[in-house]
Amino acid sequence: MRFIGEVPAHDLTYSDVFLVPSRSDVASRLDVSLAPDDGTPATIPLVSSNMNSVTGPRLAVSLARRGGLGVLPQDMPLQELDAAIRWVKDQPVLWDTPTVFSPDSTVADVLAEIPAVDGHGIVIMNDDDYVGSIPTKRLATALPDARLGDLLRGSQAALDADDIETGRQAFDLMAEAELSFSAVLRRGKLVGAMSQKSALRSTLYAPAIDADGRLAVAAAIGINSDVQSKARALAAAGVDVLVVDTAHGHQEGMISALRSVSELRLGIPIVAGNIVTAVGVADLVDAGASIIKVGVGPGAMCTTRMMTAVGRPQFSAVLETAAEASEQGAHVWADGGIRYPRDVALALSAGAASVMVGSWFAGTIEGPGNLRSDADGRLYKESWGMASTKAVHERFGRLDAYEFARKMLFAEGISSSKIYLDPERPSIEDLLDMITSGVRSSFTYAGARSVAEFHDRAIVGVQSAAGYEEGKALPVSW
Ligand SMILES: NC(=O)C1=CN([C@@H]2O[C@H](COP(=O)(O)OP(=O)(O)OC[C@H]3O[C@@H](n4cnc5c(N)ncnc54)[C@H](OP(=O)(O)O)[C@@H]3O)[C@@H](O)[C@H]2O)C=CC1
Ligand SMILES: Nc1nc2c(ncn2[C@@H]2O[C@H](COP(=O)(O)O)[C@@H](O)[C@H]2O)c(=O)[nH]1
Ligand SMILES: [K+]
Repeated sequence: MRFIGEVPAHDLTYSDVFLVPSRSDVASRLDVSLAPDDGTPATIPLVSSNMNSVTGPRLAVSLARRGGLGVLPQDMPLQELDAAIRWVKDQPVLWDTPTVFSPDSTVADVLAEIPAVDGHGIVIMNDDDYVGSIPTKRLATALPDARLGDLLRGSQAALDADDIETGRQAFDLMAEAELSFSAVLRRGKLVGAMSQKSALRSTLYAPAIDADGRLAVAAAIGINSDVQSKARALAAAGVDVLVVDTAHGHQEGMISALRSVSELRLGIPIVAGNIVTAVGVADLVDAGASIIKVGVGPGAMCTTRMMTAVGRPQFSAVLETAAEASEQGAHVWADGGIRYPRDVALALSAGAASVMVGSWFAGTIEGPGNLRSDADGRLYKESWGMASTKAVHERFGRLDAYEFARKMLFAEGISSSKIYLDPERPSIEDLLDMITSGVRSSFTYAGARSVAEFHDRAIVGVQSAAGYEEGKALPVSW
């Protein structure tokens, strides 16, 4: 990457900068590969934050099926983490995980989990017997207390797994049968579900998979517990990437935790953070990390900068650390502060291999927690910071009262925030479509076919606040 003018003397964040188009021989946005090439199985440069309100197994699966990587949070008890990793590994790769209800469940039961939108559906099962499937969009006009079994009419066609060889073929079969959503059965047994949208997506994305062809998943550990036995247990459960994570990643506690994890030689990439300086990269790579998580203070739920003044504007933090990581043969994940697809493109232009997204992904159907609705009927999910009072309660509630009170003194970050679902893009996969199409486009503007070429070819300019404002769409007329 190079700056179009002089190299600025002060640090910058994403809204301070823009990408300059340059001569390109990339004919199509579909000729672009977004694979991060950071040693993980990801095929798109997106990972979800290890936050309790962001990554649960359901989101991790949807993300991995499209090539991203979900990082399960360190706060999940080991037994739950183990079960979550094994559940991810059991999920179908070629088709969606079915959302199953019994015929006696009601429309309201479904709408508590999935809104009545296009591209989603539910499968009705009587114990192990397939009963039928319903696109959730149809529930928009049904009475909330209607029994699902009573909504099924006609024959309940389903796709036969043995008939589907490619996503294109599944799409054509569904279009021909005028099915927007269908269960997928093999010899009468439910093995998955598929919508026309997911069939289309399966032709555009490559899943993130392990050596045995199962969906990939990452998990985080803190620096204080018995890190070796936890890391060993996660690896035994099949985790593909381990993230050693703490607020101040450039501290001795991190370095010794990292050394003891890397001593285990688990054969999977180890990510460590968070730091924002080149010397932080050098120390963590020396202690055994191959990917460094960068970002202090940019997170939407994070009050570190206001509480401590510590941090660094994220574009410059990524630029400096990615240059050092490249010297060391390591990689950088840009963590926090992503609000638009442009921010992802800019993080990659600064040298990041991948980008970690938290709050934005919390407001999706697949995010953990129930769908809630505000006084105007707008759907949202609750999100909270991992250092907030709420998270400290969850993490340290079991300590004795004095120790707990001491931990509470340092709670920071937002404890409860409403993250609204985008009515046009309520699913994580809708957000992935938007982000990856934006970023594919950024690559062709720079004449780059791969993340490495984009690192090389990106030209970045510095803009005024008015320049940034000009780039926004006008929501209403003036
Ligand atoms: N990216 C970011 O800007 C931030 C991210 N977070 C996220 O919150 C979660 C919890 O992290 P964390 O609070 O580190 O908890 P951890 O459970 O990982 O513990 C942090 C350890 O570091 C010690 N420590 C020393 N200095 C600091 C400091 N300035 N801030 C925090 N701990 C310090 C703590 O001791 P003692 O408690 O005795 O001081 C404790 O032993 C993680 O997921 C983390 O990523 C949190 C804050 C900032
Ligand atoms: N200072 C804090 N940072 C936090 C907290 N919880 C999470 N985080 C960091 O934010 C990113 C996600 O950023 P977003 O803008 O996409 O929401 C996450 O990965 C953490 O690094 C917190 O309580 N305090
Ligand atoms: K912030």
